Amino acid sequence: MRILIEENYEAMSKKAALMVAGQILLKPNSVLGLATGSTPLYMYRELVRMHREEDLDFSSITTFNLDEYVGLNQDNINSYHYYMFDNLFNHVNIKKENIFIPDGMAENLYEECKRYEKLIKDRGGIDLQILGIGKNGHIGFNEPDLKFEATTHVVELDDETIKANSRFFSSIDEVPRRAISMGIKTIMHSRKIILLASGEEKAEAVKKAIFGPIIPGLPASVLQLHPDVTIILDREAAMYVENIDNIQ
Ligand SMILES: O=P(O)(O)OC[C@H]1O[C@](O)(CO)[C@@H](O)[C@@H]1O
Repeated sequence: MRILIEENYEAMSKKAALMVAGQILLKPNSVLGLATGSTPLYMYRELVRMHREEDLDFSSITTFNLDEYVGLNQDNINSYHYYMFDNLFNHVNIKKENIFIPDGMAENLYEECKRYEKLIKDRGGIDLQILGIGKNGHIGFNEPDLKFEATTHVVELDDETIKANSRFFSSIDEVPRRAISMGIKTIMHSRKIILLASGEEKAEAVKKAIFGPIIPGLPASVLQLHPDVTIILDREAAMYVENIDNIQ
């Protein structure tokens, strides 16, 4: 596990964007796993800038998003579909047929999960997965106490997650109670992982993810078992990560 501590949110985001750009340059047909939420927003902005100013080429890139709310259609501004097109896909030269996001409106959600998992395999698996982290340590929408061996599945969101994400909706009642999410197993099969965390409110979860026991109660702790994880933090998220010398 590599831990990089950057001065602030912007520096953290630029570092992450550089690493994603490096992946794209080294393997132009990479399969990227993408996250939503507030944390990766500036990283996406930076990738768009690199596309415009430095010709960063997305034309052979495939992307799989981590998750999507159940019951929000693609045009809903709170859907992760909308978010991804608004913040990245509409501004780079990625091909539409290479963009994959779970369909939260699918009639048969179970079949949709199976289909999504197969698509990831058919495309050769994920080369680089970007993750954020929830205050409760979730990654994707894998809430505490879900089995590590889960693949893409339907999850019931925790009250804490519903409350945290209600900031994007006009009222908490509008926040969907369920989502489709890649499972921990799906995430762990990625060849490389970058986890981003910014702000004091993530510091406790970050500390437990890095130093705590590896338990389903803190989903991100499973990353300690992955051979190629980089955690990029800003100073606030790193406030309890003092002793990084003993981390390999
Ligand atoms: O970056 P944020 O908005 O703090 O969200 C953290 C995590 O929570 C989620 O938005 C899900 O609640 C994840 O997609 C994200 O990684």
